[in-house]
Amino acid sequence: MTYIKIQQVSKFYKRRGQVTEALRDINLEFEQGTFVSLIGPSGCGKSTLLRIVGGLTDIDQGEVAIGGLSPLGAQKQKQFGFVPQSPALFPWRTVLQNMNVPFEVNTKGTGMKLEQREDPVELLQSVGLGDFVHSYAKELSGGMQQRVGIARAFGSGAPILLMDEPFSALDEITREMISYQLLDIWQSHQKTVLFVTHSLREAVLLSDKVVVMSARPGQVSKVIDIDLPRPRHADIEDNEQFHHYISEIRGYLREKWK
Ligand SMILES: Nc1ncnc2c1ncn2[C@@H]1O[C@H](COP(=O)(O)OP(=O)(O)OP(=O)(O)O)[C@@H](O)[C@H]1O
Repeated sequence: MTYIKIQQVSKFYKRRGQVTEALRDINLEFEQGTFVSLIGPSGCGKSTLLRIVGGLTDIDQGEVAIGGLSPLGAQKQKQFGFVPQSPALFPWRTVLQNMNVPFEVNTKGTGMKLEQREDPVELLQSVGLGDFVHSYAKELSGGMQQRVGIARAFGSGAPILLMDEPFSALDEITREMISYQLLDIWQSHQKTVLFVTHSLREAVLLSDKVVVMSARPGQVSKVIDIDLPRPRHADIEDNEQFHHYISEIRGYLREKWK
């Protein structure tokens, strides 16, 4: 059943008399529990689309429905967890105290109470941070901080996670490791995820669907179903089909360069 429905959405930014057409006639539908990656050239409107779904940016044309609610309605009901490029952690709080933040600000909406929530220590263990529960956030590396942000989002009670290039500031080795941890934590929670990335590898590894977008004004070039078995592990990257998907996405991206 369709959970997120994006119908004929267009977006124009108007600033100082200049109009930028960011998105043109976007139509997409996703079922609950789907991991979706948005991939496309810089400036094609991936972040804008994510922000529209999350109710942070309004639309000029079209309609977005999330389980029958408007983005703002869904936002009010705390349906979204955000994982931005750099995690918004309080540096002088411990990792565990940072894990509590969604429950301090989310007094309404999902209605999830502190005592009903998932064990934060277990969540931190699942991203390899079991030994850093009582460390201050400022004592962690960038990659460790991002892992706290991911564990926190998965434990927040929000059914939809919006991730905007969460690994972009990380080195290649850390990035690879975290992508497997994200794969594992998603597997055990199966939340609906919209994940913006520039990495073809990450898109194929993580996703059920990859939305390939063309350069501005952003349009959907192709939606590719990633029909690789789950649960997925590192050895999936040796799979011929895995590389086939990467080439296919690259092909659609290049088509638009011509
Ligand atoms: N607040 C804003 N005001 C004016 N123009 C904006 C605003 N936000 C985005 N834009 C423009 O809209 C277009 C799409 O931007 P957006 O950040 O959504 O793209 P993106 O695909 O996420 O880019 P990147 O991959 O580089 O992060 C760009 O041309 C950008 O300059």
